[in-house]
Amino acid sequence: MTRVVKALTIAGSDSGGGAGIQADLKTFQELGVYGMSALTAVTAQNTLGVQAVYPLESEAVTAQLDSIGADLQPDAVKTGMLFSSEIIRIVAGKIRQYGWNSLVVDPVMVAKGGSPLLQQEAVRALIAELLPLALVVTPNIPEAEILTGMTISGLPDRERAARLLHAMGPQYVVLKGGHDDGTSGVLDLLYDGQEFIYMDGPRIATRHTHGTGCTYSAAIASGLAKGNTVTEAISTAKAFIQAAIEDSLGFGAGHGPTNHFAYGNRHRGILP
Ligand SMILES: Nc1ncnc2c1ncn2[C@@H]1O[C@H](COP(=O)(O)OP(=O)(O)OP(=O)(O)O)[C@@H](O)[C@H]1O
Ligand SMILES: Cc1ncc(CO)c(N)n1
Repeated sequence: MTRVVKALTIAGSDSGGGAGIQADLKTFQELGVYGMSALTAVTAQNTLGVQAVYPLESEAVTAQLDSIGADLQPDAVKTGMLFSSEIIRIVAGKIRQYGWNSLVVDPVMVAKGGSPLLQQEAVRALIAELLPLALVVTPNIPEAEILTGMTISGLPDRERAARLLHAMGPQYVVLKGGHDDGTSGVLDLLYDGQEFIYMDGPRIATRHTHGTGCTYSAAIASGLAKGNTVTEAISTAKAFIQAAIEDSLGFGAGHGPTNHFAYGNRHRGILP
């Protein structure tokens, strides 16, 4: 029997299904990876924004991670919305305890509409507890600014920020350029501690980008779970998110979800 590859997402629930745990599980499934989840918070959310956030109690987060750790070893793990320093400490402790090494940390802080998904006081715990465990960290520019304390405008700033982030522990830094800065392209920067690799692509003109960061980091974790190198995993993840944005579903009055079927449809030759 072929070995089934497993990935775990530790993140919040998005009732609208476009981001968070839902985006992660859909992405794992599409990339042929068995998905597991540990919820950190429940959000009431749609394409217009976040209407409410209910963090889970520490015991609930601990119990989920122990159930998985005791029986179902994931081949890769990603973290998304963690909300509080208390949850970050639990998650980091369990990752250490169970030796989950292929870790992608998406340092989720704010939803597209501006609602906080991480308490301000938790940024220090993220830096101190979680970043040192990460194989890959995937901040967008505003998140990188908060983590490094610097303002990022030009490319030299991005490189400086990537160096600072790398010094915080992650072996690979992916500084994403998805946030609309008025340019016609999107420039993601990959830094492995030695060289900078710029990954550029066209900016797809759409407002339907809800959950792009979650989907992208889940796709990276899927590649790592399959034993791909970080560079291979990032390259597939980029193709996955690009297809998902290009063929976005167009639901909702606000920022609609991306299309998690798109990449698989193209590869299987089935129309969306
Ligand atoms: N309009 C776009 N066109 C092409 N690629 C995009 C676009 N928006 C985002 N991306 C790509 O999607 C990936 C996720 O990046 P993004 O910067 O949107 O994450 P994020 O801001 O963390 O998302 P989220 O708001 O869901 O947390 C990156 O590889 C980025 O380059
Ligand atoms: C639950 C959740 N996690 C992450 C994001 C960031 O896109 C979101 N909007 N909701």
